[in-house]
Amino acid sequence: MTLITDVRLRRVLDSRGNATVEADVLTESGGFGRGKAPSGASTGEYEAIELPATEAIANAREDAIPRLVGEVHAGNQRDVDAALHAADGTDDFSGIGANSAVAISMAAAKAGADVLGAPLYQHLGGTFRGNEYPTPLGNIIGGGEHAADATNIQEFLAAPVGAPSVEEAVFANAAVHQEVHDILADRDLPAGKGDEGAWAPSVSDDEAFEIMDEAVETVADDFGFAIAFGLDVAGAELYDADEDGYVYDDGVKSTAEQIDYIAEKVEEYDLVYVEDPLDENDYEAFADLTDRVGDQTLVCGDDLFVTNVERLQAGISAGAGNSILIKPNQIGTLTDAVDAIELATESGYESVVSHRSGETEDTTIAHLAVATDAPFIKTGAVGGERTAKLNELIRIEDNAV
Ligand SMILES: O=C(O)[C@@H](CO)OP(=O)(O)O
Ligand SMILES: [Mg+2]
Repeated sequence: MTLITDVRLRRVLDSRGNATVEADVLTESGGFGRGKAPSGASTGEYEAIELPATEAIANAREDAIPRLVGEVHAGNQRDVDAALHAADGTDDFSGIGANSAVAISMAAAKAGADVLGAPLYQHLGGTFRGNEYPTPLGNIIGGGEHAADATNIQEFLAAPVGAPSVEEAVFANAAVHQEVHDILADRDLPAGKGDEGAWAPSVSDDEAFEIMDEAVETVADDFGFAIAFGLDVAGAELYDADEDGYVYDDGVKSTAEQIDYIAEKVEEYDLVYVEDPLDENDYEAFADLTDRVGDQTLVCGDDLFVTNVERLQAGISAGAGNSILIKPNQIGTLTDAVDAIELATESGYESVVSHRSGETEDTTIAHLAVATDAPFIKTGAVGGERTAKLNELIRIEDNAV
């Protein structure tokens, strides 16, 4: 019933106006699924390779489609993803492109769910999972690689940890976003938005901390539940090997100073989440920081782990971090992403499912987060490509998908 009968690939736009890959998967009994690849800006050194969209499409047409059509069942995700690996023949999807791979992988999952007549999260998670809803981390103020002339830290993320529902949490993050706009206006600080819709004012990181703290407190009072905040430092982008340290507008911090700085901010602002506080090659520094603050906050590896089980295993052995960011396009298939989540869960690490800075209206990650009972999802606060996922979470919670 779910035998794949056609795979169609095309070039479509992402939220930055770049070309990305869209895949349609059709099955014998009329099942249909469509997936679109996102794209990063602050990409990790060890991520699977995204090819130019036209090249990824041409290569996947030649090598992957013949291995799928008439050969593989869309309902069997492991077979679909194994066929994509076999077609690619490399360790990093540089053959067919991780963008073609992830678009096909997600489209096949949706076609499998369509044939079953089940929501995607239930197809992916099974009937015994998907009873927890993730807390959305909303990107409110940002800079780094996502906006010029703004903060050095890439993302200041609202975390409505006390919200009674996904719906309340999503609206709280949007309210924090609006509150920050008002605070910036009061301080005569004009601000455009970065790639993910976060405000990108020309302020110091210290001022951004103060503004976030004020905004989450105000909105928490209005909504009547706790709202904390966290960071994606994107440390690999700040680290400069020639300087042997982390380069900020106001000077360079050694690795030891960077660890102190982040630990102090965790204490001062009760941060609940700190992603990539250190360089992607420095497991040892991650382990030192995790020793210091790992019982108070999530220390999450994004560029450090790149959703890769081998890198995660190395981190677990080293005691580096206590959580992993999960981005399906970083590793190329849903199977690889779920394998990383399973290893994390077995090892006491939390999984945080995430969007990319270049996104589309695809909603797969909302379903993946629910399917795997992930405690957090990072998918922005405002902007159509972000609200596509947030609104889908509201629908999932309302049993409306
Ligand atoms: O660093 C990150 O976590 C992501 C998403 O916020 O950014 P990018 O997609 O540019 O890697
Ligand atoms: Mg990151």
